[in-house]
Amino acid sequence: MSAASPLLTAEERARALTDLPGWQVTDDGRALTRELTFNDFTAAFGFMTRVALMAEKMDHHPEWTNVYNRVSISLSSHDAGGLTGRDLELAGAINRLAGG
Ligand SMILES: C[C@H](O)[C@H](O)[C@H]1CNC2=NC(N)=NC(=O)C2=N1
Repeated sequence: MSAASPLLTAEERARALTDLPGWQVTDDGRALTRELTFNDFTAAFGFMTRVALMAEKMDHHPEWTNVYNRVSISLSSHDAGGLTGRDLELAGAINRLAGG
């Protein structure tokens, strides 16, 4: 069980957006979302595989859907009921895997 992390403040959420290109905060402030498009399904699923292995290592997992070459991701900390530093950490790692 990963130690519960404190919820991000509104200021921390706003700062996250500048540090995390491509991500948005939902209107209720409780999740980060990003859409990614790849060349084809194989590239999209390969990306998802790499993210999955990293999420397991971080013990912090995305909520996501995949339609052919598109991946839609939502990040929130279920145990905290909103956004925590773990979501920022995973979003940053996802950006690195996606190439920015
Ligand atoms: C027991 C609990 O599922 C684990 O501590 C992890 C697993 N992955 C997780 N992922 C996310 N997004 N939120 C969590 O609270 C969470 N908890």
